[in-house]
Amino acid sequence: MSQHVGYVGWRGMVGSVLMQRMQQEGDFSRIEPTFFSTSNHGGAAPSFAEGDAGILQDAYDLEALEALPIIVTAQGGEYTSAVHPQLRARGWDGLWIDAASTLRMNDDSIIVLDPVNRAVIDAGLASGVKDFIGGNCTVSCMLMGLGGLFRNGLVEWATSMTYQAASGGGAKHMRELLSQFGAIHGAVAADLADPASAILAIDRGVLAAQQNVDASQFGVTLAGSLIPWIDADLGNGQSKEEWKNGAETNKILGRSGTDRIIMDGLCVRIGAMRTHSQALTIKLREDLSVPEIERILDADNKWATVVPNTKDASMKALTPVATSGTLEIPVGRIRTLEMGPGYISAFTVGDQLLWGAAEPLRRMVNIAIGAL
Ligand SMILES: NC(=O)C1=CN([C@@H]2O[C@H](COP(=O)(O)OP(=O)(O)OC[C@H]3O[C@@H](n4cnc5c(N)ncnc54)[C@H](OP(=O)(O)O)[C@@H]3O)[C@@H](O)[C@H]2O)C=CC1
Ligand SMILES: N[C@@H](CC(=O)OP(=O)(O)O)C(=O)O
Repeated sequence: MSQHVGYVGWRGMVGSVLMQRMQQEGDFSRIEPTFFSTSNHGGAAPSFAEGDAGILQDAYDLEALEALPIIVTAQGGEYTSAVHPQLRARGWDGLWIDAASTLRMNDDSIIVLDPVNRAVIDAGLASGVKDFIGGNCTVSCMLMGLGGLFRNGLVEWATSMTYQAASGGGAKHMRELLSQFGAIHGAVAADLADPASAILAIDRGVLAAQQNVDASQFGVTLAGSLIPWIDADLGNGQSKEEWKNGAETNKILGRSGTDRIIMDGLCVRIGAMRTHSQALTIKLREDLSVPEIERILDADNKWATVVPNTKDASMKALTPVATSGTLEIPVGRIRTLEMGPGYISAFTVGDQLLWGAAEPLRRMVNIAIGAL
């Protein structure tokens, strides 16, 4: 018997990746979807599933929404803020599965990342929790890669220095990055094609172009540069993206009070397309050898893969280009640091639209309907 599930935000960037993964995994064989739209209700619904796809429902029609036992949304935080409280106020007690950050830190919600916190999810379902929210992309990718250390209580504290892709800002940001690269290349293409041209003249041309490209999405040029601030300014020197690191990591792991793992770092946007990377400094509670650490990380889940700490392996396997479009979470550059026993480095890479956004939601639906 198939399960009725409503999908809002299915054609956006995260939603499209979700639909792609659902098709790949055959999820539509056990799900009867109702598709909603904020802009085109009455239009034809997409035909991902067998049979008549019907028409798009109005994503603000509370009666249509509350007829469903499960709603999945990747529509964004504004939609969540507008619709979720109204549905709950009307007594709707279905499962709300959401990519947006809006409800993440509520006491009555669970951040879903089942390879890391399946026990928390199962206990939540059993005790009547109704809101299951996808985590921040950087946090989810980090915990997938380094879950072995975090889940076994081996981390005393950690810093995460991130290299985050343009996709974290949305589709328009990805387009802007590519347009910037194109404009910069165009400005110096003739000199570049001439092997006798002076590199410093090309460099001057590049800088002039960088100072003039359209940067209306990011606010400043990203192509050939970087942006050392992501999300809101909390006013205490920390960005909201950096705050999420500690707040969400501990919530996912079910840790609070004196049990919290101290997490902090700096979040930086770079010119990658859809895959986030991060460099970690970790203070372990035990002085483990590198082979022991590698074994613990490799054994934690089937997507975390240890990359040997060699130049060749790191360059081949530990990059956004090697990882984009896959569910693999390579983790490498693991070595003990000069700071002393228990201090290690690690570097991990993960597609932020897969484990960072769509995949935990897809899996949560399957958990809820007993298919995972
Ligand atoms: N971007 C990311 O990396 C991550 C995003 N999230 C969260 O997921 C949510 C959605 O993000 P994201 O997928 O980037 O949002 P998008 O902007 O890609 O999509 C959101 C909605 O915009 C509408 N839309 C308008 N024009 C278009 C168009 N040309 N193509 C597709 N959709 C269009 C669609 O709604 P309609 O069909 O109703 O018109 C769509 O569902 C946000 O809350 C975000 O915080 C979470 C983790 C990572
Ligand atoms: N803030 C992330 C993307 C994102 O949507 O995160 P969150 O779901 O925590 O708002 C980034 O820019 O890379």
